[in-house]
Amino acid sequence: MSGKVLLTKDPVYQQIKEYYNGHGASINIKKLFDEDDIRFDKFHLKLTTPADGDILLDYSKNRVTDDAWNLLLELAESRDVVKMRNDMFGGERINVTENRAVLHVALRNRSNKPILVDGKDVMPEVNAVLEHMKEFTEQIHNGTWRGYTNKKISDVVNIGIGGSDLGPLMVSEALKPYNQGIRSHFVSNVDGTHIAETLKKLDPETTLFIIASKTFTTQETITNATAAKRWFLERCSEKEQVAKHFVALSTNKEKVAAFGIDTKNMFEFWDWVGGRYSLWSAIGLSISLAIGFDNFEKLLEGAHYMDNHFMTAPLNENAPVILALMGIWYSNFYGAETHALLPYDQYLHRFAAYFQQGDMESNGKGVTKSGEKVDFATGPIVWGEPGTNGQHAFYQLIHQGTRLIPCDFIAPVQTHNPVEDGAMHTILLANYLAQTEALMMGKSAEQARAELEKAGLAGDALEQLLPHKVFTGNRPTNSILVKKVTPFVLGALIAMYEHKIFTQGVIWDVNSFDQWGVELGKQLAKAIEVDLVDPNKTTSHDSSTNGLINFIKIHKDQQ
Ligand SMILES: O=P(O)(O)OC[C@H]1O[C@](O)(CO)[C@@H](O)[C@@H]1O
Repeated sequence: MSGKVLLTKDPVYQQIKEYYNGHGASINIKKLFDEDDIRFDKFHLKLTTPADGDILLDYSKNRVTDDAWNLLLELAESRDVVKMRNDMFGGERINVTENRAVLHVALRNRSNKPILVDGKDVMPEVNAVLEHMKEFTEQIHNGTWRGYTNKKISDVVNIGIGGSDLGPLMVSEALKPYNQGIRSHFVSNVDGTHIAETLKKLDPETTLFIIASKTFTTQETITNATAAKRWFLERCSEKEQVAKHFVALSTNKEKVAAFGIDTKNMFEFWDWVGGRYSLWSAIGLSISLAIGFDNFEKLLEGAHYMDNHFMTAPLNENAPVILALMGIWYSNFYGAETHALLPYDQYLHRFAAYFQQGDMESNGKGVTKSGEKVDFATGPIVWGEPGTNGQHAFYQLIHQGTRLIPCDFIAPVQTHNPVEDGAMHTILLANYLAQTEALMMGKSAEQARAELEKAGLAGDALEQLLPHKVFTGNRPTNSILVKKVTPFVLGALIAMYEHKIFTQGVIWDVNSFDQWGVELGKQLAKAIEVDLVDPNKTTSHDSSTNGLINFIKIHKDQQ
């Protein structure tokens, strides 16, 4: 396991703590700009991609002085970010609790250079599955693969949950402008409403179900898949036709066969692909069907570009490392508990939800890799909604609430929909820029007073209103601008955040690649399911759980 000292015992952490204790409270972002004409030059990064333009990361609007920044960079070194990064890319079994390599980077390794796990190159298998996905996508698109009445497939339903749902869903939504005419649907929840409402819209003759599950044992997915198969067979009684309408994405051949899907129609992946890092694998089949395989490949290329950047850029010019260190600064020194992801792009409306799993399932850990209890904060609560909707919902708290909420503002310079000759996008971008400026600048009592006086207020009326009109400012943000959200750019953005999460996990020394925390609820649900159908009064749990179960039993059959 890892021989690292606990973060709080790391001498560099202690130096940062000392620096924070002496300066943290007085660092003011606006003042940093006033004192330094070239602050933006120093604290921004422009990545020139080989396709689809530049990516700009402006991290200047943070409570970070030159000294604090240098110390944070030292922390990345002292926590072995470089070694751990090399270990991950080198196929080492860095997922120590499951004894697995972590190789989502192999799935998008467009260089095709060998990547070895236990001496075996994984690239031939990766390429074979990509080839299978390509063929299948083409067959669906050109109509050589048809439904049981010989009609072309028009609708694809991805049945999966967590990493087997959120990634394909987020990307299919984000890249809607590239859709090739297939209607995509996603069913995840074991609440029957989800599948029932989806099936209402579908014609069995033209629908393809993709059962996406790494383990093929996940209760929600297997239950939904069973319901979908029953729905299909009620409309098409010939069992052999299931093969034309059901395919599986999984690592588990036996379970796929046991479910009744021909393993010829299974797209494989491997235990070294974590669920929340799997959209690049066969789990991305619904993406490929929606946007075409060429565009899926561009998504992989974008991620590969970011992988190379993460591997080769020095730490102080490394976008994922920069984002990670900013997060550490706020989580571990300023005590920030959450991090908001705010895309100013309606197509990215599931981006925050996707990284809620990506980040919180990865770094929501309380012990280090060697099992030592941590005495510092690990992964933040990640949340967010697209701008400008969020502005009219929760930004009030970010501007004037008592909590510090570091935010990432993400926007494309060009829109796919230049409605009103592009004027709407100009308004969107103006809001994007105004928010980070306002969060940093705030509004002083003097400014607020002058405004109120100008509006004709005076005396008690003015004094009463004044404190409500003051904004403290000094609220930190990162701004990320891309030219346009293309498949390549989206791939790069996702990989950037993946590596940010990785870097933070390394600094905290937690295993970012297991998720034991979701197991207990699953186990208890199985036992409670039995209680719920038992006609007798339940007494075997705590009195609260018994009370809730018995309430359900009494009320479930009542008119
Ligand atoms: O792909 P599977 O095996 O159905 O798992 C779905 C999801 O369930 C989890 O294991 C959590 O319960 C996630 O990590 C995963 O993405």
